[in-house]
Amino acid sequence: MGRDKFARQSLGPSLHSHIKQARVLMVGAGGIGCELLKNLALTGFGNIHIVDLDTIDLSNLNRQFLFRHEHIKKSKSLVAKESAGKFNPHVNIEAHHANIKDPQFNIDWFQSFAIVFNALDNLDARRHVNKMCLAADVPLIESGTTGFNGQVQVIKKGRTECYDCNIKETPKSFPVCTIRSTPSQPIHCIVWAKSYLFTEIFGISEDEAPELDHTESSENAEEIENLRKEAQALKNIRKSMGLEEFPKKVFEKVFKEDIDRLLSMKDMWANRRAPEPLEWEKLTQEALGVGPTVAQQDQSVWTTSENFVVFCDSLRRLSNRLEELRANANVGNAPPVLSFDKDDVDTLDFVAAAANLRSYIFGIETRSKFDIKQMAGNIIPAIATTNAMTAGLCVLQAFKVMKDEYDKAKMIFLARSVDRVISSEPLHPPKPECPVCSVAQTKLEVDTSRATLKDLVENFLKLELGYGEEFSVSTDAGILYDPELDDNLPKKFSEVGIKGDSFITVIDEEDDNPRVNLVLSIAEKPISEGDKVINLPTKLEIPRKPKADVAATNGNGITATNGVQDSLSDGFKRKREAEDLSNEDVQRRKMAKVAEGGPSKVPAPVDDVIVLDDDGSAGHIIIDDD
Ligand SMILES: Nc1ncnc2c1ncn2[C@@H]1O[C@H](COP(=O)(O)OP(=O)(O)OP(=O)(O)O)[C@@H](O)[C@H]1O
Ligand SMILES: [Zn+2]
Repeated sequence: MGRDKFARQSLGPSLHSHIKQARVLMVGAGGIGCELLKNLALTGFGNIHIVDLDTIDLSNLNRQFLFRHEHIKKSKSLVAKESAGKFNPHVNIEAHHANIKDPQFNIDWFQSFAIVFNALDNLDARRHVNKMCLAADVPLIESGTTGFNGQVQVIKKGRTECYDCNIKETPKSFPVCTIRSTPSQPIHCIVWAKSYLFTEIFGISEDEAPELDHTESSENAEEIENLRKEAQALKNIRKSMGLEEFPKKVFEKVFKEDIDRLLSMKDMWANRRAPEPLEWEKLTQEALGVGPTVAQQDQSVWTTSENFVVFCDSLRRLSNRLEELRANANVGNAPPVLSFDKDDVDTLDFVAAAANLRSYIFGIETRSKFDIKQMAGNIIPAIATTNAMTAGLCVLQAFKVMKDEYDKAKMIFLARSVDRVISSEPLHPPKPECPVCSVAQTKLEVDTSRATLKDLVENFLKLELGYGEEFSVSTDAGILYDPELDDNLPKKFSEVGIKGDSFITVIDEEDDNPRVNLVLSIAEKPISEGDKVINLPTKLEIPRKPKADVAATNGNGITATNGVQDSLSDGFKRKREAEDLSNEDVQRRKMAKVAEGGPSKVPAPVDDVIVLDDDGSAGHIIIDDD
C-alpha cells in the first residue's frame, strides 16, 4: 500500500489510475526486459503482458536479475512473471512463452493494449512489432542497447517516425582483397583466420562466408582468380590432415608461400608496408621451451613463438577432432565439418593464433585471445547499467504517451561520454517516403476460401478503388501480381498463402501522381453465396505520394558495423548525412568518432561515425514528469 501511495503522489492521481487500469505489452524479457518489467511493476502499471520465446541461459544471469541459477532452461517470460510479481502483489502479469510473430498475436490482440514496449534483440522482431503497432494504431516504445550506448524511441502512427523510417544498415562485410591480400587492421586478420583459413581447413568453403564480399570489379578480377587458386592449393593440403607434417604444410602455405606470392606483386606494396613471411624452422627453434599451456593466458598478448605454439597445437587438436568425426560418420551423409564458435576453446585458440601470426607478417598490432574472442564472436558485452538506464527512460517516455503528450516525448540516446551521457531530440514526424508507415492502411473482410486474386485486382482495386493498370500486389512472401505477372490471377487467396491476419501491400506504379502504398490487413470472414467476397468495412482515402524532392531527406539509421550482432543493429544509433541537416542542425549535432578497440576491451564499430543529437535548447533532460 505504501508504495502505491508514493507512486500516486509522484505521478498524480489521474496518471496513476490510468496506468493501473491500462493493459501494456512488453516484448522480450532479456536484458532490458527484466529491468523494464521491474520498473513497470513498481511504478504501478496494473496489467502487464510479457512475450518471450526463449529460455534462460547461464550467460543471462549476470544482468537479467529476475533469473537465478535454478531457473536455467526455464521460460524467460514465465520466470520473469513469477519474480516480478513478488515486487508488487497488486500487479496482474500474463506471460506468453511464444514468438511475437505467432498468428495468435494478431492486430486485434495488439489493439487491446494501451502501449507496447519493445525490449528485443533483433531487427526482424522489432520490425514486426513496429508494423503491428502501426496497423493497430497502438503507441510503441522502442529501445535497444549495445555496451554503453542505448536508445529509446517513441513511435506513434501518423505523429512520429516509425522504426522503419530510417533505413537500417546490414552488418559490415569486407572486400575479399582487403582480407586476403592487404589487411591493415587486427579485425582483417581475425576475419581471415575465422572466415577463410578456418573454413578452408575444417569447414565447407570460403564462398559460404558472409563476411567476405566477393564482388568483382575489372581491376580485382585477376587477383580474385589467383586467390581462388590459392584456396584450391590449401584444399589439397587438407588431404594430409592427421599426418605428422600437416601443421608444417599449412603453416608454410599460408604464412610463407602465399606471402611470397603477394610480395612478388610489387605494385601492391609501393605505398604500403610490405609483408614479411614467417619461417617454420626459425620459429621452431625460438619456440623451444614454450608449452601449449600458454593458450590459457587469454588476457596477455602472446609473443610470436607463443602464437606459433598455440597455432600448431590447436591445429592438431582440431584435426584430431575432425578425424574422429569422420571415422564415426555414416557413409552417405555429408562429410562432417567443424565450425567456429567463440566458446569452443580449440576453435578460438586456432583463430587467435592464426590471426596474430598474420598480423606479425603485415606489421599489424596483435591482440590477446580475450580481445579476439570479442571481435571474432562479434560481441559487445552487455552492460547492466545501460540496460537499467534505458528501461527507466522507457517508462518516463511511456508516462508522456499515456498522457497523450507527444510534444513532450523525446527520442533519447545514451552514450559513454565525459560530456553528456544522456542526450535527446524531439520526435520527428513520419517520413513521407517511408514504405512502412507512410502508407494507407485498412482492414479488408475476405472469404479467403473463395476470393481469387482476380477479385482483388480487377473488382476491388481497379473497379472499386480506381487503380489504373500499373500497380503490384505483394505479401511478405513476394510479388503476387503486377502487369507482367498475371499467372496467379485465377488462384484463390488460400492457394497463394493469404489467410486471416496476413498483410497485402499494393504499390501504385503509375508515373503520374501515384497513390501512397496501400497496406491491407486481411480479416477472414465467411461470405454467403452471391455476395461480394471482398468487402471494405470502412471508408478509405488513399493520399497521393509526395513529390520526388522529399526523397532526398531520407535519414539513415545505421547499425553497428563490424558484423556485430543484431541486437546492436536495430537502430540504436542514428547517422544522418550532412546534407540532410540544416546548418543549425549541423551545429547542434555532436559527432563522436569511436576508434576501433579504443582503450577499453570493447571493440567498437570500425569505421562509422555516431552522430549524437545534442539538445541545445534545454541543455539536459529533466527526469521528471513535466
Ligand atoms: N520474435 C521474438 N519473440 C519473442 N521474444 C523474442 C523474439 N526475438 C527475441 N526475443 C527475446 O528478446 C530478448 C532480448 O533480450 P537480450 O537482448 O537481453 O538478449 P538475450 O538473448 O537475453 O541476451 P544476449 O543476446 O545478450 O546473450 C530475449 O530474451 C529474446 O528471447
Ligand atoms: Zn516509417
